[in-house]
Formats: sequence, structure tokens, C-alpha cells
Amino acid sequence: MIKEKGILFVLSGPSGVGKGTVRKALFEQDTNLKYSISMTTRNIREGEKDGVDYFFRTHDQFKEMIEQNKLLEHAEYVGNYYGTPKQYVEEMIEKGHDVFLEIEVQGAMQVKQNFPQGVFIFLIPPSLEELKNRIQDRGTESEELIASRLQEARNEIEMMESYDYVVVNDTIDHAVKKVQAIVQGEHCKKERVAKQYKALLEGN
Ligand SMILES: Nc1nc2c(ncn2[C@@H]2O[C@H](COP(=O)(O)OP(=O)(O)O)[C@@H](O)[C@H]2O)c(=O)[nH]1
Ligand SMILES: Nc1ncnc2c1ncn2[C@@H]1O[C@H](COP(=O)(O)OP(=O)(O)O)[C@@H](O)[C@H]1O
Repeated sequence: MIKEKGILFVLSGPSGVGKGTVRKALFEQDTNLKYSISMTTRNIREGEKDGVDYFFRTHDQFKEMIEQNKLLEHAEYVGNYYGTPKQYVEEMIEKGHDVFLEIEVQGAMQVKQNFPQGVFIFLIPPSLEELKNRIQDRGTESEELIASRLQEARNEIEMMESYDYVVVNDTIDHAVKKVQAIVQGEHCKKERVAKQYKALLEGN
């Protein structure tokens, strides 16, 4: 029987585009997906839970993770650190689960170097105006932080060329369907299946 390893999916996109919303909806449909909870030094928002939305840690704790080489990637974003714990990702992929990272572009490019077989998806808003509305309506950041994030958004959007897929988040339903199609399609890629099949034929 073919024993498939899981696939690493990386979702990026500017702050407020709807990454979290699309990811949560996707997880309700696809039970093979595992979300990699990131570590961050940013303040916890109202409604967030430690160990669910993020592992909220101090700068010293974050530094220790870097020094012990326990992060798959890490980056600074608008004054805070964010990183992906390595062990969980590796274990889940080995067990055959697809792993989903929701991370910004610098981190995604680090992952691409170490995991070139990963699948990189960039979520864009229908317009910058709509992005501004979404981030403002969410109401979790001050005006000053919103301005920094919108500034960052312009730089980030330029990086979409480095991704395998670009999905417009016009409606949540459309965006989820498109990401789902990508996940399914990747499982049928000739290169991926042929490699597994060859191992099977050779008795491994
Ligand atoms: N490199 C990296 N970026 C991350 C990680 N976790 C989250 N991010 C990104 O950091 C940015 C800021 O995240 P956050 O403060 O939660 O704000 P939000 O995207 O507006 O909800 C977003 O682009 C996230 O995708 C991580 O583990 N590594
Ligand atoms: N397709 C969409 N249409 C309208 N609003 C959306 C859509 N996707 C997300 N939102 C809203 O936009 C805001 C930002 O979404 P969120 O998932 O927190 O973004 P991100 O994780 O990319 O920062 C939230 O208030 C969310 O409800």
C-alpha cells in the first residue's frame, strides 16, 4: 500500500487579508490537516488563547528556542518575533498528515530553502481598500499598528511571485474552495505519487 508522507502547505498574505478566517474554515472540511501553532513575542489579543492561537512567549524564551535550533524558521514582523516550532511539523509530516503554516513572507522563504517540496500559497485581498477595511473592522490593532501593517502589506504583496499559488480572498467560500482544490491537486501530482509508487515497487 502506498504510504504517503504529509505535505507542508505554507499560507502567507498581508495582515487582515483573511488568512486565519480561511484557514479555520478549511480545517472544518479537511481532517487530515494539522495546524502548526507558532510561537510569538507579541501581546495576546482579546479572545486569543495561549497554546491555541499562538504560544505566547517572552523575548528570552524565544531566543532560547533559536539557540537550541528548535525553530524551523523565524522572523521579525512589525517589532515582534514569530517562529515555527520544528518538532511538531516534522513529526506530523512523517506520520502522513498535511501540515499548514500560516506565516509571513520572510519566514516562508526560509521554509522554502529547507523544504523545497513544500507548497506555497499567497492570499491577496480583492483591493488594498478592502484590506484596510478588513483590518480596521477586525478592531484588534491601534491606528498606528494598522498603518505599519498596511505599509508592510505593499512589500509583502510584491513577494507573491515567489509562491506557487495566488488565491484572491473575495468571499471566504470562494477562497476556501480554491485552497481545498490546491490541497487535493497536490496529492495527485505525478511526481509525488510516482515517487511513493516506485518505493513500493522496489519493496521499500
Ligand atoms: N515567520 C513567521 N511568521 C508568522 C508566524 N506565525 C505568524 N506569522 C505571521 O506574522 C504576521 C503577524 O501575525 P499576527 O500578529 O497574528 O497578525 P495578523 O496576521 O494580523 O492576525 C502574519 O503575517 C502571520 O502570518 C511564524 O511562525 N513565523
Ligand atoms: N472574504 C472575506 N470577506 C470579508 N471579510 C473577511 C473575509 N475574510 C476575512 N474577513 C474578515 O477580515 C478580518 C481579518 O481576517 P483575519 O482572518 O483575522 O486575517 P489575517 O489572519 O490574514 O490577519 C476579520 O474581521 C475577518 O472576519
